[in-house]
Amino acid sequence: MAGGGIGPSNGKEYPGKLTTKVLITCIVAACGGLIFGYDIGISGGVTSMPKFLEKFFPDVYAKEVLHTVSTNQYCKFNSSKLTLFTSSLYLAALVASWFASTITRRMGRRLSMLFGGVLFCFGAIINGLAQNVAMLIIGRVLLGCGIGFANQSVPVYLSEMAPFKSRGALNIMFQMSITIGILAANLINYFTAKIKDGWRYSLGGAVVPALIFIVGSLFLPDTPNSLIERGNKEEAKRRLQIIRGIENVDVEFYDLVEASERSKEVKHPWSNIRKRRNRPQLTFAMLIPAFQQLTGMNVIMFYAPVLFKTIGFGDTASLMSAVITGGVNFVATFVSILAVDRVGRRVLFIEGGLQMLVCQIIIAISIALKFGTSGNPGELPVWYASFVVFFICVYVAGFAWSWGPLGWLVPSEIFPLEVRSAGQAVNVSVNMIFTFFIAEIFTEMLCVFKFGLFIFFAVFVFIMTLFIYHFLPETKGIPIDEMSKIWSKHWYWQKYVPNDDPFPPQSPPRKLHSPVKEHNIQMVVNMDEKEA
Ligand SMILES: OC[C@H]1O[C@](O)(CO)[C@@H](O)[C@@H]1O
Repeated sequence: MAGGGIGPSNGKEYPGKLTTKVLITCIVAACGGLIFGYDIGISGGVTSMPKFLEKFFPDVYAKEVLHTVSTNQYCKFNSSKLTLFTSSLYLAALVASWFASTITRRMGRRLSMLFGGVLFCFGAIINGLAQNVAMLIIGRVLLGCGIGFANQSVPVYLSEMAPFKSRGALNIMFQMSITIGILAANLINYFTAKIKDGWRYSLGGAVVPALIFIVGSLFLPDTPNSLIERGNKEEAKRRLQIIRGIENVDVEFYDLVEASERSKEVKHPWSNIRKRRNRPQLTFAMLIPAFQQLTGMNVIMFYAPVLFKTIGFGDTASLMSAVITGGVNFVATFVSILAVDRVGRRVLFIEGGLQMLVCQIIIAISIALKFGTSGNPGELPVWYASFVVFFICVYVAGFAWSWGPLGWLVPSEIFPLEVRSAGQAVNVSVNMIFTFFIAEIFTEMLCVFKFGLFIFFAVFVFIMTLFIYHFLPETKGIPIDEMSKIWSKHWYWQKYVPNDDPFPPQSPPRKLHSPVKEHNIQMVVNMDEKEA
């Protein structure tokens, strides 16, 4: 296989199992995804509620609600002011993720999560009580900051807590809670749209996922990796014993200490991450989130009600799209949880990519045949609309078990400890830039490309599938601090990461070569003896 690289377990085994403690800890931490998902699901619906538009965007209200007739169906939802309101959050999240990376590294993963929850909670309160556009914008900036902190810290937390054999499944719980957030928000919107000032409940309701996340983070322990990184070795070892459910965690512990020693030599993660030996990881931390958004998934997520209306679902469009696409998105994410540590990341990426590609071509052709370039379908038979919806669902499922969850998993597991937080910040920033970009220009693109919009994204899906096939080595079953080896064995990346690691990871007992390293490990050994 072109990019397959090395064998699954890389010869390294750590004892220990997936304990109930880790499982619960990871479920709680993954709740960080709820706040992101809730916002994705809520904002599209709220910005189409007439009362909300009338209060905050009267000119949009006049254009969209009072004069809905337009000559071309593909162009009638075009309103830049409103999309700017929705997508401004992503810019705030982008900037916040850079600050989050420093806090995550220096003060721990847990504190970043807590900050994220608190900022998001304030944003939700201000938005729910909003009296003017300024309050709305301040609220959205706070929501964005909360999301930036959560998305930066939660995936790293999950990847570090998990035993390496279940890392994929546990990390994907983050995406799973994003999908729960989206689905819940869409359903809430459907009902609040019918009551007076319902938009306040929708926006203010974001307090609920925020509180779940805040309370959760208050009780979460920090990861052993982060405790060691901050000099708390004793506590880290105790924590590792608890989460792995065994007494003898020496092999894993010494590897973590070693990774931390290397990490201490790095004073400036942002300049270090640009070094040649981090080139493969940096490439993936930038391309994976960009490609994730260029699948076109958010066109379906943000604008499904619009699309469903366009293909003849009338007034039930928003509920239908919430239940259908949101439900499929959620259920299909389970498939990924079950498969990712068995079949690996590459198989899911490639299979999901091909599935999306085929669906996009079918959807584009069927919309072209019925809607032409005017966007006017005339009478649309039920079987025809159902046919299109079916392929939209198969497309959503393909995304939900591949690029959706793997877009968070892979970047969080490939970086060495010293630049892991910075790497995750790059991942979040690129994801946010592209989410912003797609949300901003979708309505313009629909107006210009018409049904060809699906082909536009299909071209990217084709390119990204080829890219994964050739360049991504398999990361399944490789301990997180052993990950550097996969690059030096890969046909392409080995020219950036030659096998000349000065402190090759190994397990005790062994011969130590660095005085600094020897000293530190000796301290740990002494500590052990004292404990014994
Ligand atoms: O589940 C779909 C959602 O997942 C994301 O890609 C995040 O991973 C969002 O951008 C999208 O709305």
